[in-house]
Amino acid sequence: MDVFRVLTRGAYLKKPSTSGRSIDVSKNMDREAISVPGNARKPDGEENLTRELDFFRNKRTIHKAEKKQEELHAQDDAMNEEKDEEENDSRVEDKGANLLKISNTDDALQLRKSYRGNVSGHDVPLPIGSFEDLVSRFKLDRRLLNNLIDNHFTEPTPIQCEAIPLALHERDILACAPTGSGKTLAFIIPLLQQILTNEHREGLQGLIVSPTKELASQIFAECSKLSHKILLAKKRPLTVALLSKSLSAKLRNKVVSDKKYDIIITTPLRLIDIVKQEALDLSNVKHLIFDEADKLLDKTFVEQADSILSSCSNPQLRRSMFSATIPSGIESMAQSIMHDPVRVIIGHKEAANSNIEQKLVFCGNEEGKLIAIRQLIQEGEFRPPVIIFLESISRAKALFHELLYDNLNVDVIHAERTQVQRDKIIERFRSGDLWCLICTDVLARGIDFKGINLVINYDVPASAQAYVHRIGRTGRGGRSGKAITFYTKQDVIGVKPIINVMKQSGSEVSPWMETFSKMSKKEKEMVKKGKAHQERKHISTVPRVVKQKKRQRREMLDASKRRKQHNQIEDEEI
Ligand SMILES: Nc1ncnc2c1ncn2[C@@H]1O[C@H](COP(=O)(O)OP(=O)(O)OP(=O)(O)O)[C@@H](O)[C@H]1O
Repeated sequence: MDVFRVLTRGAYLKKPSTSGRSIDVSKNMDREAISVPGNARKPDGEENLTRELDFFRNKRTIHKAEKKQEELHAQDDAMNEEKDEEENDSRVEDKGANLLKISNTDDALQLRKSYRGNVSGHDVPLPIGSFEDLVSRFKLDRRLLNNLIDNHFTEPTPIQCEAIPLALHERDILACAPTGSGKTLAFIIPLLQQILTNEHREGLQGLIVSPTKELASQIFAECSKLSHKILLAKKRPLTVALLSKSLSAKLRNKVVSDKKYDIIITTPLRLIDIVKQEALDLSNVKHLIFDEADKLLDKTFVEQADSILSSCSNPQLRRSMFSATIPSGIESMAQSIMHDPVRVIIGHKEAANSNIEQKLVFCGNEEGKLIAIRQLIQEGEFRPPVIIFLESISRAKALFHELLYDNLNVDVIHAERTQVQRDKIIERFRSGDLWCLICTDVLARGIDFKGINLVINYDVPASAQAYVHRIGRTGRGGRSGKAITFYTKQDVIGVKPIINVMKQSGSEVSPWMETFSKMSKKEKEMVKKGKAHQERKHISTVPRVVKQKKRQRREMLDASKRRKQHNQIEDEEI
């Protein structure tokens, strides 16, 4: 198909495309490279975000960050280290009057109302209204503040406004906030600050656990940015590590001591392995953070989570659980393992990020799904970068081969690919070299690809939570995005929870969907047990006539073989 040729030339992401024009594939077919609204483009609809939805306050943030950056460069040239420090101090103070300071419960109520924050628990501290508020109330370390500013983080998002002061008050936290709303920094900032205030203490203090290696390495990257060039007492660098295969081996063989690290980021199994081998001691850990906590507490990981919790035996252990979805059952379990936790909910607990436009497309049957993808391309809706989710490795592979056959610029990630392959593909996708990424749920949670335009659920996700996380790969950091879910006759039950999420997130839902989405007790039970879908047919677009001819040929070959065998037997008998 000709349209696919256009999408196979590798990305030419002209940054930034100010026109805001979507790709008109048919018009651009003859060009060597086409310009796509890529990562740096200001997304459609961003201008229309209300303050409530604009968690990132984009315009102000970018402008201020650039100004700060300029100031910093000017200082670098002119001043010595000591003068630099004074300047940094005054930079914070200068902003004075127009800062958002939260000094009483009325301010707090107003702030929470603005972002629909619901905070409950005993003796809840006031949120912060700005990072400067954090400086005045908690003496945020100047080096940490500078690293925040250097990375263009100039104002906290709602979850950061709430979670940072809670963590600094040493409280256990159960936090639920939309996908892409800055939960990672909400736990990294206070963790780094706590290490900086206890800089004489040695050994592992912070442990961050995430369900996938990709997410762990992303958290590691964020943490490294914010701890960049920070020295602790005795000029020792603040040391953050990703518990990789090689670090595990070094710890096991005593090539390095675990005392060297202040923070370790890991997946559950790798951590448990190394703890069992007594190569990593968790008894001093003071801050334990579960990212994607509902995943870590569900049946896949709950045993490992339990084992990690019991290895962190410090009586002063503080626990934090973060996710964009926390179903009630999991919430009760989380509450039971925490000490006097504060519960923070931003927005609606079961809703998707409201920056995402959600759409359902009925495809009739499996063949219809491939036709639907081609239609999206022809109609210009398939605007790269695109992620396509499928329910199994075999289906992801099959779709990959199908689209590869069509010469689409595509690759696939699933659990059977090696870590090196996975890392390379992610790097190519991040750089714009790869336009379309097919994957299983292994990439559904936490991964922060900036500027994804479209998420396609080729297969209806198994639960409302899986749906929220999958589509949350777009619409991040205050940008807008689009999610399309294909469904067939087989998905009549499985699609109902999706419609309910759409309703909760304020997406447009037609009257028939409203009625259709009501679920009986039996249906709810089926969804809960993951039995809402029948087995799906294979993915293939090979036309029926071709298939029929192939079958006839095979049958003829078999018949001929049988005839030969029969004749042979007859010959032998004679
Ligand atoms: N205060 C801030 N100002 C500007 N950008 C921010 C701020 N905090 C976080 N971000 C950016 O927002 C994006 C999304 O953040 P993050 O990955 O932490 O989302 P999340 O809430 O953990 O999402 P998910 O639920 O999918 O894991 C990242 O690119 C991050 O760098």
